[in-house]
Amino acid sequence: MGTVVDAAPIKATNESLAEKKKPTVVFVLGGPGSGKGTQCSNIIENFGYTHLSAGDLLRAEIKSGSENGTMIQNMIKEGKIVPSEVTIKLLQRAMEESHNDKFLIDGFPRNEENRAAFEAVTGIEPSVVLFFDCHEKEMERRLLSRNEGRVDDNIETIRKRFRVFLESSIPVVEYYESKGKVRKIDAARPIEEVFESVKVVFTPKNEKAN
Ligand SMILES: Nc1ncnc2c1ncn2[C@@H]1O[C@H](COP(=O)(O)OP(=O)(O)O)[C@@H](O)[C@H]1O
Ligand SMILES: Nc1ccn([C@H]2C[C@H](O)[C@@H](COP(=O)(O)OP(=O)(O)O)O2)c(=O)n1
Ligand SMILES: [Mg+2]
Repeated sequence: MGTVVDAAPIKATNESLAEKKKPTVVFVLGGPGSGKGTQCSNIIENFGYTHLSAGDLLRAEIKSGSENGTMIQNMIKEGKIVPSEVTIKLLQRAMEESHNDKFLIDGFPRNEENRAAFEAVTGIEPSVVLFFDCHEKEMERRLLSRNEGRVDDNIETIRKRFRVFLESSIPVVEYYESKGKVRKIDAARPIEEVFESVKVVFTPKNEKAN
C-alpha cells in the first residue's frame, strides 16, 4: 500500500525545479540623440520584441512619486548615470509584467557597473548589441529639437551627457565588440535609411536573399 505513488505531484515538482528559459535580450546603445528610441519603435512593429527604455522607466519612476524620484531627477539633470540597483529593478519589473520573452533594452547598460550588475542579477547576456553610431554635431541638433520638455535636453546637460557617453558608455560597447556581439549602424542618415540597416540585423540569414 505504502508503495503506491501518485505520479502527478512528482511531475509538478520536476517542472518547478526545471530552469525557466531565459529571455532573448538585445541591448540598444548609442549616444544621446543617436535615434535609439526612434528605431526601437520601428523594430517592435516588425519583429515581436517588447521595447524597454531605461530612460523612460526612470522618468516614469520620477512621475510615480517614488522615494527615489528626487535622486533620479537630480542625476538625469546632471547627465549622470543612476545607480544600477534602481534601474535594474525597474527593468526586471517591466520584463516580468510584459509576458514577452524578447526584449529590446534601450539605453542600458550605460556603464560597466550597469553591465556587470545586470548580468550578475539576471544571468542574462545579450544575444546582440545594436550600436547607433552618430557624430556629436548631429546628435546635438536632434536633441535641441526633440521638444519633449525633457530637463536634460539643454545644451549644458547635453555636453555633460556626451562626456559621460564617451567616458563610461563607449567602454561597454568595446567590451561587447570583443565578444563579437556588436552590430554597428551608421545612424547619421535619415530614419528610413537607418532602419534598412537595422532590419538586416533582425532578419534571419536564409530570408535575406528575398
Ligand atoms: N535618423 C534620424 N534623422 C533625423 N532625426 C532623427 C533621426 N532619428 C531620430 N531623430 C530625431 O532625433 C531626436 C532624438 O531621437 P531619439 O530616438 O529620441 O534618440 P535617442 O533615444 O537615441 O536619444 C528625436 O526628435 C527624433 O525624432
Ligand atoms: N541605464 C541608464 C539609462 C538612462 N539613465 C539616465 C541618465 C540619462 O542621461 C537619462 C536619459 O536616458 P535616455 O536613454 O532616455 O536618453 P537618450 O534617449 O539617450 O537621449 O536617464 C541612467 O541613469 N541609466
Ligand atoms: Mg531615448
